[in-house]
Amino acid sequence: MTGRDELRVAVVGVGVMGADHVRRIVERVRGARCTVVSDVLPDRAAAVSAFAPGSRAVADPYDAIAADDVDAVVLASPATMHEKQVLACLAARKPVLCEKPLTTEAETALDIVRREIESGVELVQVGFMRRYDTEYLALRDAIASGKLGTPLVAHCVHRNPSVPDYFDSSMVIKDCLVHEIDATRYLLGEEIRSVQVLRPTPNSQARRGLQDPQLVIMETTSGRLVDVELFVTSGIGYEVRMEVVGESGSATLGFGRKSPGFIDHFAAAYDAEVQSWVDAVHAGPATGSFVDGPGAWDGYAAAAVCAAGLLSLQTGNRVSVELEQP
Ligand SMILES: NC(=O)C1=CN([C@@H]2O[C@H](COP(=O)(O)OP(=O)(O)OC[C@H]3O[C@@H](n4cnc5c(N)ncnc54)[C@H](O)[C@@H]3O)[C@@H](O)[C@H]2O)C=CC1
Ligand SMILES: O=C1[C@@H](O)[C@H](O)[C@@H](O)[C@H](O)[C@H]1O
Repeated sequence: MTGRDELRVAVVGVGVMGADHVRRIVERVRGARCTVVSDVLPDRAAAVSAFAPGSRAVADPYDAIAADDVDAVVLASPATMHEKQVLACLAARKPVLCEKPLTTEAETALDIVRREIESGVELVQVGFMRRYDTEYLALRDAIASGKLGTPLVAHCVHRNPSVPDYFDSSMVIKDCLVHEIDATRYLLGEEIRSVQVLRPTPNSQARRGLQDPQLVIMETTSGRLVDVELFVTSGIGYEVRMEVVGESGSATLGFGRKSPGFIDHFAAAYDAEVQSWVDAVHAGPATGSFVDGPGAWDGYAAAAVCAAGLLSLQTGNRVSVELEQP
């Protein structure tokens, strides 16, 4: 799988995120090259392959995953495709960096956790790139330093200027909130035990039927509360903020920052994420793990909170999160 100077990577699904990952592998990531560019739209695969010298375009994602000239896979297909494609990576014993969310239901994410355990080796990393963002890392350091005292509450803002037409109310949870779910677990070091989704007056500029904004309150196992404003049709810019309030101080990230979109905002974090993954895959034969950072369990835990969030979206009631052991 490794032992080579350069990891041979297939990028599967080359829309917005996948094409961006191909570019970073070609231009900035050390120790990897893109050998296969795959998309069910052959023209798109060919167009993106054109900027990865030495790569070939493959339409069938499963052919790409199984290919002999592919050591590892970056999965950036639509979320509904992740389950089957991650399982194909596990079957081929190939490390995979799967874009978030791991899958769209808790059951299928748990199945991946179990299948990975059966395989005997950690192969699945989930694309929670905020864990590689310098501002999140500084916030984590501030918490760990003890300067804030015990964290009690956190406030988050997650705004997009706009979203594609296919974006529905459930995607605000599964595609957007999923990042704050992971950030909460990562920064506070606890699981989330309940979630409540409130529905403020919808933005008149939002597509009919899209509940936007949404206000979410999550509770961790020790009773800390984290509120999240999700607003995906703000019309203004991409904004991600967080404030953690502890017994003896508070710390923030993202205030005063506005970007055109996530690609610009988190560019350095995506670079760091993919580089760390490539390094972990190279080190895998020695360490026994082909993952750096968020793995299949993190993908499952986030999916379970999303599932509870989707139930709450319907009723507005607080819903408990039940995590099953694999
Ligand atoms: N980490 C992050 O900040 C972000 C992550 N994402 C995630 O990346 C993934 C892709 O999202 P986008 O790039 O925004 O979507 P997109 O719609 O721009 O691109 C998806 C691509 O996958 C292709 N595709 C469709 N069916 C496929 C299949 N069965 N197998 C392989 N490819 C297939 C489509 O033709 C398209 O080119 C999603 O899981 C999404 O949640 C998206 C945006 C930001
Ligand atoms: O994952 C992402 C998108 O899918 C989602 O639409 C955005 O809201 C997130 O901030 C971005 O990181």
